[in-house]
Amino acid sequence: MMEAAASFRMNFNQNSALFRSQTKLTSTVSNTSKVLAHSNSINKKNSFVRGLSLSHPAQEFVGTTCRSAGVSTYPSDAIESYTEIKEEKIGVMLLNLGGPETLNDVQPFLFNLFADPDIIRLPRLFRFLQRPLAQLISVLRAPKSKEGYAAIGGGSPLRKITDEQANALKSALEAKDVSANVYVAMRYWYPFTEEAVHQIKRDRITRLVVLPLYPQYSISTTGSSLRVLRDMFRADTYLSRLPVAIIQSWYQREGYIKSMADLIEKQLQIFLNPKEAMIFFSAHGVPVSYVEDAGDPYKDQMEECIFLIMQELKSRGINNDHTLAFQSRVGPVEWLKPYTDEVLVELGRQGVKSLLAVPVSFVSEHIETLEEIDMEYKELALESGIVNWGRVPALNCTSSFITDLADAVIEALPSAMSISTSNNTNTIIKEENDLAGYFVKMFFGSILAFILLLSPKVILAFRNYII
Ligand SMILES: C=CC1=C(C)c2cc3[nH]c(cc4nc(cc5[nH]c(cc1n2)c(C)c5CCC(=O)O)C(CCC(=O)O)=C4C)c(C)c3C=C
Ligand SMILES: [Fe+2]
Repeated sequence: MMEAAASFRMNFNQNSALFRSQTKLTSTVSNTSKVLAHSNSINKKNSFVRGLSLSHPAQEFVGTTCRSAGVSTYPSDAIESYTEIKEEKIGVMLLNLGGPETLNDVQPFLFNLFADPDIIRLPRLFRFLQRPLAQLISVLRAPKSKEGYAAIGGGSPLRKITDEQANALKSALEAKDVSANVYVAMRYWYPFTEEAVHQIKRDRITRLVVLPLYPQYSISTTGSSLRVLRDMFRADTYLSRLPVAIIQSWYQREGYIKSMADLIEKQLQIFLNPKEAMIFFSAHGVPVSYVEDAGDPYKDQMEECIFLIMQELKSRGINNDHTLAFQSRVGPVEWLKPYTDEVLVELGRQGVKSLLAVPVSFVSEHIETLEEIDMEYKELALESGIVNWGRVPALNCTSSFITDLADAVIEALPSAMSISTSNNTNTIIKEENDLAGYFVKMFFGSILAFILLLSPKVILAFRNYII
């Protein structure tokens, strides 16, 4: 760990030097250098680019900035071509999930989600079943999901809010003398990650910061987007040479913690007796196997995040009881516990009368805040004996939060490095070109899937995706 930290510092300094040597002439560039000199001192305070367990393939890419520290990953010709660059063009790529904009989008959106091997993790031998399975589950789940989206106005607000966050971040960076283009890269709906990458190439961005809009890292969210990016970057000469800094998680940033505490402090005031309200953190769940078998740091990060928010509230004299539960489970497997619905019933039984729900794994309003928490869980809580219900809004474009994201971007800029893994490129392209093999697998896979799906055990399991 210490070795990694030391080598990261070395690498950081090398990169800062390299970056400074590249910055010339234009005002953007000189402003950026000023910011870099400043961030050189503050970056060391922040641990958001620290290495994680590297067991997940996505984290190989994620870990590049830290892990390859001390070893320059620039090919020599890339360094040459970079010294020729007159103007640094900074890009920020915001990673997010994406959501259906109309009810007709719901089933294809669900297909994209379930076709992701980081969402339904099949054993290698059964990977060929991924797409037929995704087709089946998405068709089965679509009616229930559509009901949810219909209840919140017929579509997800995620694209609109993420676009607003992107604009606000651009302005916050400008206010700090950093000129940057901000791109939205959604994993399962428009604008897809591929579109953002295409734009970045078209705009000839010379330095990129990747910023997930998930405060905590999970294999199923940030990890999945980074895996897709890694594959795209490895397969493209320009992208493989582009210096990139990846912010893996930022739940521990002071600005984020304080912004969350502000929202909670403000919302507690809606209660007649604010001191008696239970602060109920509800996080999106993940299957237990992600944490226990695949080493997903999500649960640990979530618990640390709650600890930090409560610590901040305590420092303001707010000592309310609090609890953490996990919502939105899907499918037949065991998810992180305790489950939100079960805890609400239990709290009602124990006599809790006032409860403030705090969605904590996501920074925008979306179906799981607007429908699941505001409608389903509120109804369940009131039925269970809770009398006073409140919910903290998502951060959306809260200015202290956006300013903190801008700081995170500026602090990450000097550690940008290219991934340049050109020797793997051929393998990826070769695999993708093997179309005949793909169709043979799809054909036999679909037959096998069809036979499997007729077994009563599997039918029972699928019911859990629908209800
Ligand atoms: C940190 C946040 C999220 C984690 C972790 C996560 C894991 C995860 N999600 C599913 C299945 C579904 N998620 C759906 C919607 C959805 N998920 C998140 C966030 C996380 N998911 C968001 C923000 C949204 C909403 C997007 C929007 O349109 O507003 C859905 C679709 C909605 C529904 O039918 O319930 C599904 C399905 C799994 C299986 C999973 C981990 C393995
Ligand atoms: Fe989800």
